[in-house]
Amino acid sequence: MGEVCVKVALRVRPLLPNELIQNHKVCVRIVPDTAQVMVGSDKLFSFDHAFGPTATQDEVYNSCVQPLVETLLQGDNATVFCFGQTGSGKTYTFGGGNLGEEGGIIDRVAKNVFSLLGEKKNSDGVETKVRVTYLELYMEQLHDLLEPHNTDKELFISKNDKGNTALLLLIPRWYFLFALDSLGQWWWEPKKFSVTSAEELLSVVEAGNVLRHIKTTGMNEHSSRSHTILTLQVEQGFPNNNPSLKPSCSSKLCLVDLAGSEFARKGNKESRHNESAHINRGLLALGNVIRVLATRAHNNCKSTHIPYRDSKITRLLQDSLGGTAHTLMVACVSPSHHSIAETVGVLQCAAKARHIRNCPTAISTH
Ligand SMILES: Nc1ncnc2c1ncn2[C@@H]1O[C@H](COP(=O)(O)OP(=O)(O)OP(=O)(O)O)[C@@H](O)[C@H]1O
Repeated sequence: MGEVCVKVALRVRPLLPNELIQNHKVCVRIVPDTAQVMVGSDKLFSFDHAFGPTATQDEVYNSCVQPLVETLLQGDNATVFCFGQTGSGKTYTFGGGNLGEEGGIIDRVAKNVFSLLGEKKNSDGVETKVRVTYLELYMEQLHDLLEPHNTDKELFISKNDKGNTALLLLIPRWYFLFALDSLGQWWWEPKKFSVTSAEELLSVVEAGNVLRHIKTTGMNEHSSRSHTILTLQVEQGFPNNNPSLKPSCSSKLCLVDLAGSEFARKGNKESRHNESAHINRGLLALGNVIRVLATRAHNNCKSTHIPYRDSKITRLLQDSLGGTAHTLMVACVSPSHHSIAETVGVLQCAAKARHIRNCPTAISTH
């Protein structure tokens, strides 16, 4: 397959009850029947999809996430990541742990993956295995959300022999300095759970969410103070009565809920300021990577240095931005005029991301 551009969906959340009470004005509007958004009366941004405050979780899922699930089951890697200011609706959009009407992307992916795999098994006899890992990046430290007792372990990021980003877990922490050269066998991968149904997958996610760093800030009562990466690894074994098919393939879907960018606000505790500084630094590095990749695509120049190494989140997203995955960025914004500066920043970054070209290859097929 040739190059594909990163797709960007914009989602504008409704004004929240406290914003209505405080009489916030709406300054972000979707231009009807288009994927364009107006900020104030003079700034216009175009995306692949645009969802206004009345859009349902179903609409968001069906138009832009479901095609990626189909891609995953065809053997390619895919990523969905939510990006935006704190309190803009990223976690609402992602959901996780609720199969009802309000369930978000994670819930719908879980249902969709298992229903499609069930159909493949019934019609073509495909044998499947789904494994899940769930990681958190908090204050530049990676934590395994499925391994509660991992406090003395250090996760670090490296490439595997196929050129993919691999995550390696090292025990104990002090081996870290020596392990790469002399104790290479002393590492473990993040904990992988095998799951056989949507319900089982969602209960693993819920258990991981309990360990996630969520705090109250001036902007959001339940603010995610960390980035999370939920990865579904799907292995498919095809019956050998069709010689045109490879005997097996393995592909992964990464669902990344980024912590929100935030201006320093009065009233936040000092610990919240430290977290914000880390979050903003990572997101700044992400913005830089997006800008450099977009410029590189625009100039058709392959040799530019991409600053992936400036933070862990950009290293984790390396396969998804300028790499080998099919990628969807869901940019979430508030409609309020109080957030206009942050909203314009998010929209500018999201508009640039649409120029990034990835080169999907079914690299993990053996
Ligand atoms: N589309 C929506 N419809 C209704 N309510 C929404 C929508 N999007 C967000 N909300 C509400 O807005 C509030 C903030 O949303 P959410 O926690 O998802 O923001 P966030 O971007 O994840 O913030 P943070 O980065 O601080 O974690 C929540 O109360 C959520 O229920």
